[in-house]
Amino acid sequence: MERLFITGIGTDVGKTLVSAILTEALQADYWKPVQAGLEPTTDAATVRSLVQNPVSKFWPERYRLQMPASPHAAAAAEGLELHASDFELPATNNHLIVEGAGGLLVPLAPGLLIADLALQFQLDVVVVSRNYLGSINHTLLTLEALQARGLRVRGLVFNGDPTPATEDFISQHTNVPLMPRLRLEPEVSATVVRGYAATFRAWFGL
Ligand SMILES: Nc1ncnc2c1ncn2[C@@H]1O[C@H](COP(=O)(O)OP(=O)(O)OP(=O)(O)O)[C@@H](O)[C@H]1O
Ligand SMILES: C[C@H](N)[C@H](N)CCCCCC(=O)O
Ligand SMILES: [Mg+2]
Repeated sequence: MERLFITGIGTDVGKTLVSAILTEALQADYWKPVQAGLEPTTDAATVRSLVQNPVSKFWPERYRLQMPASPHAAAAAEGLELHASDFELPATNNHLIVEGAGGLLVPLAPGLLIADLALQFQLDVVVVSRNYLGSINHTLLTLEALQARGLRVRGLVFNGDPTPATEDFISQHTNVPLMPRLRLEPEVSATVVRGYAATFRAWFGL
């Protein structure tokens, strides 16, 4: 059973798109424990709209915070403090895709980071690396932070224009498994997600 925690090298790097692709590929359940920012839509609603299989179940967020900010700040703005003990993994026997918020070391509360959720639930991690100038450093830092915590990288997904100088260096320097890469799509739709899902299914040997 695949139980995967989707993180990225920052915010807006494509974690939700990759989560939708993995959810479709594995007919997995999807859970976003902490959603910071509810307008114009939430990540769970986006994934639901991009996934077509009839099996996936979408579990409610544990926290839905109004402010599109770091979760610790969005929570404080509502007078809340999040605690590790607030979070329980959804009780499912299906594959499960869990999407973080922002990057790996984003704070949920003083002393509680996104990485701590992946550790608490003992999930393997998928890292999304969007291509921009600076993404090599952000990717290597993320992979080092995962390694330092003993978190296993199930796969790295490059997202954006293919950039061999970047991708080859990262993969040779770190030796992490590479999942299929995404190109910049003119439009993100259920059809696009279904197409990528087929290549991810093949990657998983399905
Ligand atoms: N390969 C791609 N082609 C086209 N658009 C993309 C691609 N990857 C991501 N996007 C778009 O970039 C935006 C940010 O992506 P996404 O919402 O998946 O980021 P995220 O990492 O989940 O952010 P957050 O930290 O808020 O959860 C979205 O509008 C998404 O549709
Ligand atoms: C609001 C945004 N889309 C994400 N939900 C949260 C991103 C937090 C980033 C915090 C940081 O790294 O400075
Ligand atoms: Mg997202």
